[in-house]
Amino acid sequence: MLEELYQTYLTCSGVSTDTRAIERGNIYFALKGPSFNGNLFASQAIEAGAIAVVVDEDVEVPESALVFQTIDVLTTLQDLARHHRTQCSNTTFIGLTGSNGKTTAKELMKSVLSTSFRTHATFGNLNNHIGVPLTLLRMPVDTEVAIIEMGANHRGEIELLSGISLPNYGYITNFGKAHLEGFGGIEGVIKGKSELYARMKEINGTCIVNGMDELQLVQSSECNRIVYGSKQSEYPMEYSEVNYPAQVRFNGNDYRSQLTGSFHTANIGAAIAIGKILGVSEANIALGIHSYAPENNRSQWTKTNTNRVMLDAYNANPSSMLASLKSFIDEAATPRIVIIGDMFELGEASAEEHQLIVDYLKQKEGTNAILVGEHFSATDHESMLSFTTTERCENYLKENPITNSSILLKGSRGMHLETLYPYL
Ligand SMILES: CC(=O)N[C@H]1[C@@H](OP(=O)(O)OP(=O)(O)OC[C@H]2O[C@@H](n3ccc(=O)[nH]c3=O)[C@H](O)[C@@H]2O)O[C@H](CO)[C@@H](O)[C@@H]1O[C@H](C)C(=O)N[C@@H](C)C(=O)N[C@H](CCC(=O)N[C@@H](CCC[C@@H](N)C(=O)O)C(=O)O)C(=O)O
Ligand SMILES: Nc1ncnc2c1ncn2[C@@H]1O[C@H](COP(=O)(O)OP(=O)(O)OP(=O)(O)O)[C@@H](O)[C@H]1O
Ligand SMILES: C[C@@H](N)C(=O)N[C@H](C)C(=O)O
Repeated sequence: MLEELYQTYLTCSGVSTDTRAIERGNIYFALKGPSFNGNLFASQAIEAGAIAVVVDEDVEVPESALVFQTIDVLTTLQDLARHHRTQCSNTTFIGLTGSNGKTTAKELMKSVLSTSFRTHATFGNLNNHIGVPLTLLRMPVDTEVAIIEMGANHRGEIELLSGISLPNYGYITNFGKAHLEGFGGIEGVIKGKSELYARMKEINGTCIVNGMDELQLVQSSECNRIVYGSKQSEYPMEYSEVNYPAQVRFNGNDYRSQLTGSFHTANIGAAIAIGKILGVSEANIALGIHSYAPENNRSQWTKTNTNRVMLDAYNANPSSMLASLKSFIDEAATPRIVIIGDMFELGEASAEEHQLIVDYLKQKEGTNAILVGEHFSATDHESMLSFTTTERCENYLKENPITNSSILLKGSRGMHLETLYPYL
């Protein structure tokens, strides 16, 4: 059945999992999710112009419709993506994961590689068991380089995703205190992310490793690897401590980005390294690094009528929160205010990790903190303002506007701290 489905795939206009966004000539994959059973939309998909539907229940569709009946639609989507990947022998695949900076590193790589190759990359953050197959199946046929971002919140996921994307080059941004609940602690994070190294060893791929990160060197020691960053590596670099613009010195030149935060140097270094490995000229690498502008609430400096706001509200965990606070406090002019929201998916470590962030801020004279969320509100935070919900903080800001200040907004996705922006 997979081969027949693949032949249909080769003639279709694309794959879709959503009848609300389906296009004529698509194949519709009827996934089941927490809110809907996609099988119930099969006939709608055909009406909307789908040339075939992949289902795992009996469905009522016109007799002429092409129906692929499978045991499990998600598995079929993943199998088809893996099969397609194995057919694309003229494309170079880069697979990346890590706790923080995946999207940023991917976008920097895309910006560098697009200067010289037809490059396809994960759209936005579509990096999970559904997003990775869709990314592969949506790759234009003439793609020369594909960059596949792989996300995980528990062990086994990177093994699955790297087994679908089968990268020629694999990169782990870092191991951090993210998704501690699902990984069962930092050791679980290291094991879970290192599934990429195990896969690279198995398929004889090459790892790109940040030589400034001891743990990456240890975990990748059994792989074919190209190390960047450290003095003794293939691509020695100097990571600047300047927070804006984040920059890296390589081969006598400064590679300046539009990013804020010296922690981005490893992300920039990885993009320089992959550019060099694939033969992009240094001028084009510099152009690629410089032309990437962060968006979607990731480390963005913005100006309101009266304040300068660092919008970093896409997500948060103890590692990225600390990195973000440090760079903001180093860089931003006073008066300085940090509005920080709860960090999710930390499990048993949650109370301690929220307290550690508050304790860090207690030592920072000249920086005022506003804490948002139940976890931060439950800490010992002395005189810091705290609100159990974002809505309550919003009401406070409406009554007590902040003016002429530098402000950091950072919290987990579910806190939606960006909704406070109009009141700053
Ligand atoms: C399945 C799906 O794609 N769902 C998306 C859909 O959800 P919806 O609200 O419609 O509900 P259902 O999922 O129940 O629907 C079932 C299917 O029915 C389809 N359908 C529904 C109604 C209808 O009229 N017609 C239909 O055809 C429907 O399309 C479903 O296929 O829409 C939501 C809003 O747009 C989407 O949010 C939802 O997307 C889900 C969450 C998803 O997984 N999407 C992937 C493409 C993806 O990659 N999403 C990323 C999430 C990345 C992420 O969080 N990464 C983590 C680590 C990964 C952890 C992993 N274990 C995990 O849990 O995901 C990280 O830290 O990086 C994204 O959206 O950013
Ligand atoms: N190398 C890094 N070290 C620590 N924090 C980082 C690093 N890179 C990015 N961050 C922080 O993480 C935030 C999100 O960045 P990015 O989206 O690139 O990460 P991600 O790993 O892709 O997260 P997600 O998978 O949830 O999208 C940034 O705005 C920044 O605060
Ligand atoms: C949104 C998802 N990619 C993520 O990063 N989740 C964590 C828990 C967050 O929102 O901080």
